[in-house]
Amino acid sequence: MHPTAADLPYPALLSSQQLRARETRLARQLPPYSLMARAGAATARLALAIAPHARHIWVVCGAGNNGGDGLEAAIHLQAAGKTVHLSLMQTGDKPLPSDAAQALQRAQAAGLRIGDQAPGHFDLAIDALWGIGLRADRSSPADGPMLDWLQQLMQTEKDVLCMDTPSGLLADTGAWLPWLAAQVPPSPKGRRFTLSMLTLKPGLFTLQGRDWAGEVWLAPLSAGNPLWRSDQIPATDITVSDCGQLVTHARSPALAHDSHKGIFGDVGVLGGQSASSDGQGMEGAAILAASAALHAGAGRVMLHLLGSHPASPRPTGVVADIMLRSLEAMRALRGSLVCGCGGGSQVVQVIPQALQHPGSLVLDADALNAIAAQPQLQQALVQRAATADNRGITVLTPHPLELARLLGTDTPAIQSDRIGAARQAAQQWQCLVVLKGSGTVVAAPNGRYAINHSGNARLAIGGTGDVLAGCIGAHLAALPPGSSWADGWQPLLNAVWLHGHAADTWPLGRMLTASRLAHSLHRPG
Ligand SMILES: NC(=O)C1=CN([C@@H]2O[C@H](COP(=O)(O)OP(=O)(O)OC[C@H]3O[C@@H](n4cnc5c(N)ncnc54)[C@H](O)[C@@H]3O)[C@@H](O)[C@H]2O)[C@@H](O)CC1
Ligand SMILES: Nc1ncnc2c1ncn2[C@@H]1O[C@H](COP(=O)(O)OP(=O)(O)O)[C@@H](O)[C@H]1O
Repeated sequence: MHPTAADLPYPALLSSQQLRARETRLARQLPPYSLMARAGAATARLALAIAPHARHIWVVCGAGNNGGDGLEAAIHLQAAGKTVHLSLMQTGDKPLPSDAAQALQRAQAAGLRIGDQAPGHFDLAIDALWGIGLRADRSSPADGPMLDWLQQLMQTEKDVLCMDTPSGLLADTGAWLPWLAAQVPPSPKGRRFTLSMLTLKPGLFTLQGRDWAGEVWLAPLSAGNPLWRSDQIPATDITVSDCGQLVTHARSPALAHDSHKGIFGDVGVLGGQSASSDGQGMEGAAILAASAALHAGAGRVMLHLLGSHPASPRPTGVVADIMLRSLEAMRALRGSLVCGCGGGSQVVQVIPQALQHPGSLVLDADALNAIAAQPQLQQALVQRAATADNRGITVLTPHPLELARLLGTDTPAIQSDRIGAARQAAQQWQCLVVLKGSGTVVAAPNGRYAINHSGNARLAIGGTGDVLAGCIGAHLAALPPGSSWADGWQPLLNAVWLHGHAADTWPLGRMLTASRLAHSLHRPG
């Protein structure tokens, strides 16, 4: 999806279950077969637009309604003069659903022949094997052409257009079917497109979904479909807290000439254990966070390196703009506090102080590990939310392993349902949670969630998470004590989006490093 302004929100992200309820209601308002006819026609139009060169098109259909959509697309593509090779999954005696059976009759009447062999050559494949009806609990089919077709769709260097979802990818999570996962290459060899029907699905934007869905397009299928404006879904259908969104970046108004540094708020950074304490120097992480806060627009930035003394010399890399402070002096900080980057084993001693901070608090890295290991810190974290009236909001920024430690599970369990895990943590700790990775998930205590679709694998290097923590600190710095998580929601999304956007607009040929990333951030507005 291309970026949109926040006042033009993206279509809602709905789970398969939510979508089915909505689809049934929409289908009742239309003449029979309309949705399938429209899905097929929309797919054919997109195919002709993205691959006008394609002469041979392989349409791979499953035994459900996704396959029916594929049959409809095949009819249109043949009518447009393409040579269509059609494969249809046979299901023994099990009849096709009625719409799909009608599509098959129409395809046969149009003279399309169905083969069970993939064609030797094709320029474009249309993947209509499975859509949102894919079930994770089925075991691998022992044999049959389907495995061969799936492998061809995954290994091909040709263009692939997926109808609704990439087949085998679970639309709710972005994870592959468990039995298929080991056979899927790390990334596709050719161009990938997905035409999502009715609205968007979360799995297209996180985990493996980002690579395999490729460029995502939307076919609302009906002018009466409210789902494609996430701000206009009738409350009777789906509550806002159940429905996900893609992160939008709200543009800030231009800065008033009559501005002063107090307007932007202060950011304090507490972390960066020195090498002398246990042989592992981690000052760099806290310095990166402080530098990110500075460049992302904080009014002032203060840094306390754990174990340092006021008289210690200014460490290399701490520019003059950053104020070094003692631990005691950090108590006077207003604005936001970022705690944990490079915190090492010493950070545990300062977490109780951090949890008393009367402003927004961002807990990252070793602060999260310390909280995961100490039940009394977990209680104090929940207690902070309960007394939010005179404190501020709390944001946890775990990567999958850190979240696994917090939730007492392992990384594969987190990755198998990133959205569910982030929402669970947000609810359990009454915090905003930013689960990092490809398709970062941001979740709120009431179940609301958003997926970030900016950012790329250039960020997969050490220190970029520290930069994100500092960037979030800057975006939350102006929130007054007593703010609710809802006040912090959009500033948090802005920070997450801008961090990824910096990587998306990175100049080709220039290596992205965390310190350069911090420098590339800028104050909004
Ligand atoms: N009929 C309609 O009104 C509309 C249908 N739509 C399409 O219909 C799709 C949903 O259709 P269905 O509910 O029929 O579901 P699908 O067509 O996605 O899948 C159902 C079929 O897959 C098989 N299956 C599921 N999991 C499996 C597994 N793990 N291993 C092997 N076989 C498995 C089922 O036995 C069934 O035959 C959407 O994704 C969309 O493409 C949309 O175009 C909107 C309108
Ligand atoms: N493949 C990727 N695609 C998009 N973003 C990524 C990818 N890999 C890493 N990132 C982002 O880079 C940052 C890495 O953070 P983290 O794992 O905490 O690293 P560190 O602790 O070294 O700073 C996060 O914001 C994460 O979302």
